[in-house]
Amino acid sequence: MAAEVYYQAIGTLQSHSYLNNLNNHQKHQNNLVRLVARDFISSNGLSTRRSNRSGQRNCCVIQSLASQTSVVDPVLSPSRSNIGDTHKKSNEAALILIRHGESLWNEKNLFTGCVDVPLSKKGIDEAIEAGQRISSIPVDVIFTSALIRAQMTAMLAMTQHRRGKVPIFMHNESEQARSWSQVFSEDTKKQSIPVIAAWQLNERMYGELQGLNKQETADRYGKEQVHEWRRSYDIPPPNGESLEMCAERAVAYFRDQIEPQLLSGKNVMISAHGNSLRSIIMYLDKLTSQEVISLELSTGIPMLYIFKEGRFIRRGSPIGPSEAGVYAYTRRLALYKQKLDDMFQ
Ligand SMILES: O=C(O)[C@@H](CO)OP(=O)(O)O
Repeated sequence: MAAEVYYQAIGTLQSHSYLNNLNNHQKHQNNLVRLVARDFISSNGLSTRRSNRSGQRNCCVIQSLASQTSVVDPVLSPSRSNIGDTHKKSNEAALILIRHGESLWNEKNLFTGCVDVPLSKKGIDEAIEAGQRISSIPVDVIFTSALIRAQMTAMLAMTQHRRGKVPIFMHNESEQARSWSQVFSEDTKKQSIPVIAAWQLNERMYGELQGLNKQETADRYGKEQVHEWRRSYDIPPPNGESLEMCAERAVAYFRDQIEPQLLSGKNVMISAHGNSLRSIIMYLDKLTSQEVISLELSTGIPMLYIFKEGRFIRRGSPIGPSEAGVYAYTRRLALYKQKLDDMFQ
């Protein structure tokens, strides 16, 4: 099957289920918070992690939100039920990839690359719909590019998540930024998801094509030439990055920063771009430089992978809060969803 067909969106959204869930959401939120708080106290001892050694206080506070990502979501914790398929046994983690929703320059058919353009109205709707699709998949840590369209997509998507945690951007750019963005409540931290922005996940730098109309560029330089710039693996556009160059930083970042999170059992969402994600998918699915040419990603469509025993297994695109998608959830994901269903009954 051609790669471009392989990665298409699947199914329709079960929006009525989502609305029902929303109505019940507030009602059961307090209950959820209580359960979660109890689990943290009983399982990870994180609530007692505050340092009493004055010299280390700042250091502990700085790592506080980020460190919670080393803790499995208590909704998944084996201590809460007789779950047999635990992180410890299977070391399984979910990986969600989302290409940002349509941007204002996608709408105008302009080469965008590293120009920082926001979502269009349609892109906002796509991001919300993407959030509905993944609203029953656990998310412990979010990575986005440094560009607003990917960040908007991640934030809008998370407004739909049934678990109700709050995504919070980590500010590590300076000591002051770190210090001024501290959170002083352990309970609040436990109800938060760290969001890490990384330029390495940015769209490929499109060089002198940035801001040009794609159709006009094809008319001027020829369809074949422009297709080569856009989709070949190793031919860069004028003064820009080839996919290969984009992969050098995006895949390196994935391997250095994201894979260790998955290895430790954390569920990760990445909100990024057509080409930075193409390079990561090329790595995950072991595509050749020929195969990646025909790999196209739709805007705002989440793709789900399971990381297990060192392997990435693609599961397709979940279609809604009450649906598993065309591929069945793993047992662990099904249990997570069941717990959310029980809480919001
Ligand atoms: O303009 C861009 O930055 C990208 C993604 O929108 O375009 P292309 O489809 O050529 O990868």
